[in-house]
Parts: sequence; structure tokens; C-alpha cells
Amino acid sequence: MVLKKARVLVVDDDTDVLFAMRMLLKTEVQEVVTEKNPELLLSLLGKQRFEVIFLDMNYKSNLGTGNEGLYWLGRIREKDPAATVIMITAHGEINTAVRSLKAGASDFVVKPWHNAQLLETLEAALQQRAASLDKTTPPSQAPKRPASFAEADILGQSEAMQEVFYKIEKIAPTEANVLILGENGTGKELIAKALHQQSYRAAQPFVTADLAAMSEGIFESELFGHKKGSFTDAREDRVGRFQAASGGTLFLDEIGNISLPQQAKLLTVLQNRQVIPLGSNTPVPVDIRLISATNAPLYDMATRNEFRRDLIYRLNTVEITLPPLRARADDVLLLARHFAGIYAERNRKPAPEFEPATLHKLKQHHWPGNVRELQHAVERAVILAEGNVLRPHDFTFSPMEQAATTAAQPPLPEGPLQLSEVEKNTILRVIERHNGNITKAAKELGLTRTALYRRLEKHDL
Ligand SMILES: Nc1ncnc2c1ncn2[C@@H]1O[C@H](COP(=O)(O)OP(=O)(O)OP(=O)(O)O)[C@@H](O)[C@H]1O
Repeated sequence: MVLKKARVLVVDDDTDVLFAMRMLLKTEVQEVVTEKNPELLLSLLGKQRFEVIFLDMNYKSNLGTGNEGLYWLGRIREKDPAATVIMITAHGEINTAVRSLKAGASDFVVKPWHNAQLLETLEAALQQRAASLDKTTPPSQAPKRPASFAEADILGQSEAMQEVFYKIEKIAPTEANVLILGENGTGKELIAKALHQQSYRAAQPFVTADLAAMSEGIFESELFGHKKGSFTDAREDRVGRFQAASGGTLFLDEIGNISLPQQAKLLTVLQNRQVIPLGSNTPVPVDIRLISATNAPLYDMATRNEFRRDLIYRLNTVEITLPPLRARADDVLLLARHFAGIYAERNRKPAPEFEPATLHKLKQHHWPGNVRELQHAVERAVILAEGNVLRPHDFTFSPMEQAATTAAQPPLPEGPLQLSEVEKNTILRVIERHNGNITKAAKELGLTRTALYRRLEKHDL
């Protein structure tokens, strides 16, 4: 609905982009104006009102630094601080795109875009704009934002996490579907909850569906509900998770684990915004904000036709990637101290100190289980430590994790070194770094896929 009333300005020096935008938007919005020359932007804004401006990040004169887009964004915001600007960026410019969010852009789309995804981004931006301009919104419906992410217990001082926080702040109060990517234990569920808590839906339910735990047999009934008698065990009517989350947020965890037939069913529901419970003929409209998460390499899976690209585009209006803990050493100590405080209090012990050598050991560890592993390691150490100083030997890692850590450091062999062990550990570490993607791991190791498979067999992996 909001789309139909929108007047949209598109500024890009690539005439193909302008043409594609015009073709896409002309039937969707009230008016589309396109402009090739950013120098004319301000005079256009002086003459006409636009609800949304799509602004390219790079212009041919500026060698792809994104600075010109940021410059024009600044000029627009000077003229109209309430302007809603969506940046158009190329792949590989995500850092600049996030900088543009900090500079006041509402969102960004990545070229080449998927039409449905671009329309969702536009709609979300319009809704966000309407909500922020709507002075009549009663205070109780305003988003409940914690003053800081520390209050929501999401800690992180690394640059990578600061960018995640900026994104959350921007995205939370919108209706955009969010896809959270990251290895196990990086905090995906925590981020999903924070997005909900800071959204306009905060007072409504947050419902989680762990798709990895749902067999083919119960998938539909769990998600879409069922009618009494629709299958042997259906003794009464039951609403599914989509309906249970009505008005609130549905968190689909481990989305990468569902089969192609399940993907097709999910896509239909998301497209039609309604579910049909098993055994019923009556569609039930659903009003949910969708957040999904996975540690699976969805884009690689799509290339291998294991995951539907059109479903990805429904899920990833905005994407948040959580870096593995090993890539944010700055956060390791912050989190370790935080967990130490929590577990000391829980176990009625004084808050412990960390020996410098302990901190070094923690920083060097590979953390294959990420924050969850750190949390458990600190809990164990706090419970087992004698006195209130945590020493290196209070942190013991399983042999496999230890091997990964050792391999991550410059080798310091003591005694005879088993070459085949080193090879095995290196292979394990590289495969893990690429989330199990054999093609990428083989590339990094300088092997062909076949050669890597042969070595996996050799090491019984
Ligand atoms: N930045 C963070 N600050 C504080 N605690 C964190 C942070 N990230 C993760 N945690 C904690 O680490 C644990 C694992 O986080 P969470 O369950 O959100 O990870 P996940 O990525 O969803 O894991 P999985 O993929 O296994 O489901 C939780 O106890 C969570 O509270």
C-alpha cells in the first residue's frame, strides 16, 4: 500500500541501472524520476518532494571509493534531515555501505539486485519513514530500545561487532526480513532476540523454530499447524509457529538444514503471507517479521541447487554476518571477563583475575565453538580454579580444539613431530574456516577437490 503512494528518485550515472529501476518501479510506485547527474540532485529536491531517494555509491569520476555517494548523502541530509535514502552499492562495498548507514542512509541494495528484494527494501524504508513521521504513535508502541547493547548483554568492542551493532540499530525498527549468518555459537540467536526487542513488535511474541530438529514428517504441522484428525496423532487442533508468532517475530533457526520440498512450502507461505494448516482448506493470514539464521553456506548451496535462490531473496532483505570469535581477538578478553564475573557470582566466589599468560592463551586459541565455547571454558575454569586467579592450566581444550589452536600459531614443536598429524589438523582447520565448503578449502590449501577428498580419506575424516 505504502508503495503505491510513493514518489521515488533514482540517482545513478549508469543508464542501465536507471532503465532497470524505471521498468521495475513504474508499476509499483506513484512516480519514478531518474537522474544521471548527481550535481542536479539538490535542485531536483528543491522542486519536488520524494519519499525515497535511491542513491548510487560510486560515480565514474571517483574510482569506486564510495566517497562521492557519501558526499551526496551528506548534502541531501543537510537539506532534509528526514530524507529517506537507500544506497545502491556494488558487491565488495559492504563496508562503505555500512558507513553510509552510520551517515544516515536508511538501507542499501547490492547490485545486481533481485527485484522482489529491492521492493521489500523500499517498502520497509517507507514503513520506517511513516513510523518516524507519525507523531500520533502512542508512546507505548514506540520501540523499546536498550540504551546500549551491553544492556541486552551483547558484548563486542571489535570493529566487526561495532558494525553489527550499527546494523541492528538501523534494522531493528523496520519490517525487513533479516538473515543472520555465522558459525555455531557466534551469537546468532542473541542478535535475533535483540532485533525483536528493539522493534515495534517487542510487546508481541518472539517464537523460535529450530528447523534442524524438525523431521520431514512434522515440519508442516509444527510451522503451519494442523486440524484435529488430519493425521493419526492429531488429537486436537493446533496452531503452528507462524500463527503463534502473529504480530511478533518468527525466528527460523538453522534454515540451511531444510530440504528442497520444505523450502518450496516455506516460500509459498512467505509469498502469500498466509498458512493453510494441515487438514484445513482455509488459509490463515500471518503477520510476522521473519528472522532466519544459519551456519550453512547458503549461497554456495544455491550454486549447487541445494538451496533455492528465490527463498534466499525472501529471507535476506538485510543480512548480518557474525564473524567467528577467532577473527575478533579484541572481544575474547572482554567476553572472558564478562563470563567470569557472571559465573563467579553464580558460584558465590569473588570475581577472578586473569594471569597475563592466561589472557595470552585465550587470545591464541582457535575457538571452533566460538562464544559458546568460551562461555563454557570460563565457567569450567571459575569452578575449578583454586583461589581467585585464573591460570593457563585452568583452561583445558579438547585435543581436537587444541590441535586447531596449535596449528593456528607458528609451530613450536617439542619432540618428534608427526607430519601426517600436522596435515590432518591443517585440513580440519581450513575446512572449518570455510564452514565445510570443500571447494573453498581445497582452493586455500592449493589442492584440487579430488586431491582434498583423497587426503580426507587417508586421514579417515
Ligand atoms: N556478543 C556476545 N556477547 C555476550 N554473549 C554472547 C555473545 N555472542 C554469543 N553470546 C553467548 O554465547 C552463547 C551462544 O550464542 P547463540 O546461541 O546466540 O549462538 P548461535 O550462533 O545462535 O549458535 P548456534 O548456531 O549453535 O545456534 C549464548 O549463551 C550467548 O548468550
